[in-house]
Amino acid sequence: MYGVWTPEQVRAAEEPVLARTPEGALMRRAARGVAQVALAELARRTGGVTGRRVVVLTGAGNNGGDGLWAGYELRRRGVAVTAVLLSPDRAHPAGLAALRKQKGRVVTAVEHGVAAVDRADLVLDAIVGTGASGGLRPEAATLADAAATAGVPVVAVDIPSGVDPLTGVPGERSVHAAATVTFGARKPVHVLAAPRCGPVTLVDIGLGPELPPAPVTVLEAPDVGARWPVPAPGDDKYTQGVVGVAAGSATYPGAAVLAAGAAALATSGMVRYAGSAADEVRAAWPEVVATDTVGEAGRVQAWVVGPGLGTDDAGAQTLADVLDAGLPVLADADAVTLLGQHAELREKAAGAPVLITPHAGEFARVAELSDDRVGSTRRAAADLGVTVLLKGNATVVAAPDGRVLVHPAGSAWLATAGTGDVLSGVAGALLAAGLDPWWAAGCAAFVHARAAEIGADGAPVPASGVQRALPAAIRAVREEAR
Ligand SMILES: NC(=O)C1=CN([C@@H]2O[C@H](COP(=O)(O)OP(=O)(O)OC[C@H]3O[C@@H](n4cnc5c(N)ncnc54)[C@H](O)[C@@H]3O)[C@@H](O)[C@H]2O)[C@@H](O)CC1
Ligand SMILES: Nc1ncnc2c1ncn2[C@@H]1O[C@H](COP(=O)(O)OP(=O)(O)O)[C@@H](O)[C@H]1O
Ligand SMILES: [K+]
Repeated sequence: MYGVWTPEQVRAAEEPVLARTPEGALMRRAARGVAQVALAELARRTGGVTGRRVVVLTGAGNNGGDGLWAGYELRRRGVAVTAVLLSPDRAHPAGLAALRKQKGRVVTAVEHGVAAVDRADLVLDAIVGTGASGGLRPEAATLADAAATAGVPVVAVDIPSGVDPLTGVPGERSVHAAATVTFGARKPVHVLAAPRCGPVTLVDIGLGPELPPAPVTVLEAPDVGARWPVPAPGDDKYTQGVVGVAAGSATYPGAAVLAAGAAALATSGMVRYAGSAADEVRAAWPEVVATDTVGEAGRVQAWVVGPGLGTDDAGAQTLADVLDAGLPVLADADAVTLLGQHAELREKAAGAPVLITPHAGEFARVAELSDDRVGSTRRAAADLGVTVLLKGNATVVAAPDGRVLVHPAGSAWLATAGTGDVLSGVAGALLAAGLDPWWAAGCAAFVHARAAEIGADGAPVPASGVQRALPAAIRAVREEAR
C-alpha cells in the first residue's frame, strides 16, 4: 500500500527540506530522476540515447526549471536537446544557463517548437506542475497537440500538464503522458487520472519525514491477497460468514445471478438468496440456498441488497428489513436510489456497518458530487454515516472516519452492464467474512478490476466473464501476497 498527498501538503513538506539543503539541490535531484526515465525510454524505444532528439516544453515555474535541468543532464549523455520556452522572460535562470552551457538548443517561437517536436524522439512536458490551474494555454496546447499528432511519446515532469493535480480532471486541452516522473510523493492526479500519466516513477527528494499521514491510500496486491478470507482447517460452511443476497426481480433476474454467483466465487462458505429470481439463481448456482423473501432466509452475517431490486414499496420494504437486521449491509444500485428517496432509510443506515456502492448518477441521489471526487466521497461518507464506494475508472472509497482509498482500475473493460452486480456480490461476501466496510470495498474493487483484466485478456468481456475470472484474480493476489 502506498500513500498519496495533496499538492498543498507536498509544498508544505518541501519548505523545510528546501531550507536545509543547498539552493537548487532538490531541483537537481528531481531533474536527474527525470533524465534517468527519459534515457530509459529513449533506449527502450530507439535502441540508444546518443544523438537522439528530446524537446523540453518549458513553462515559467519550477516545473520548467526541472525540465531545463533534465535537459542539461540529457545533453551530458549526448542527447540532442531543444528547449521550447513558453515564457522566455520567466524561464528558470539557472536551469536555462546550465542547458545553454551544455550547448542545448533554445527556441521561443511556437512554430520552431512545433518543428522540433515533429522530429523528436521524446518530449519532456515541463509546462506546469503542482502550481497549475486550469487547462493548457493555447501555445502550450499547440505543442502538446503536435506531439500527439506526430506520435512522439511524452514524459511528464511531475504531472501531465493541463490535468488538475488535485482532482485529476483534464482541462479542455491537456497532455497525455506515456510516463510520468514525480518527486517527493505521489499526488492525487497520479491515481485519479492514471491513464493520463502512464507508469509513474517516484523520485525521493527527502520529503518523507516532513509528510503528514497520507490522506489517500492505494492498496497493492499483497495488501488484498493477505486479507482475502480462505477457510482454515477448523472452518465449516457457517463459520466463514454466510452472505445473503436480496437482489433481482422478475424484470432483472440477471442482477441476482451475477451478484449471488460472485458472492459464491469470492469467499463465503455459503450464499443465501432472497427474492423473486430464486429459480434463475438456483439454475445458475445450485449451491446457493434460495428463498422468496428476506424473512424466509436463514441466518446470514451480511446482506447484499439492491441490484435489480426495484425502487417501489416492496424494494423499500426489503431494504428496511435488511437494515433492521443490524448486520453489515452492502447497498448498491436501487438500494442507493431508495436511500436517496427515504430519509427514514438513511437514518437506519447512518452509523451502521453499511457500504454503499453508487456510480456517479446514483451518488448524486444521496450526496453532492463535484469534480473533486475524493472530497465529495469523503463528505458523503461523513454526512451519511456509511462507507461510500464511488465507481468509475478510478474507484474512490471513503469511510465515515475519514479514511480514503483510491483504486485505479488499470483498464476500462469493466465499463459494461452488470459488472456492478458482480462487485456487490464480492464486497458483500467480504463483509460477511468480517472485513470492515472500507477494507471490504477496497479489496473487492481491486479483485474486480483484476478479474476484468484477466477475463478480457485483450478483448471485451461481459459481466459474466468478469464473474468467471474472479477465482483467477483471487489466486493472483494471494500469490502476490506470499
Ligand atoms: N523548488 C524545487 O526545488 C523543486 C521544484 N519542484 C517542481 O516545482 C513544481 C512546482 O513549481 P511552481 O510552484 O513554480 O509551479 P509550476 O511550475 O507548476 O507552475 C507555475 C507557473 O505556471 C503558470 N501556470 C499556471 N497554470 C498554467 C497553465 N494552465 N498553463 C500555463 N501556465 C500556467 C503560472 O503562472 C506560474 O508561472 C513541481 O511541480 C515540481 O515540478 C519539485 O517537485 C522538486 C523541487
Ligand atoms: N471506464 C471505466 N473504467 C474502469 N472501470 C469502470 C469504468 N466504467 C465503469 N467501471 C466499473 O464498472 C462497474 C460498473 O458498475 P455499475 O455502473 O453499477 O454497472 P451495472 O449496474 O450495470 O452493474 C463499477 O465497478 C465501475 O467502477
Ligand atoms: K508537467
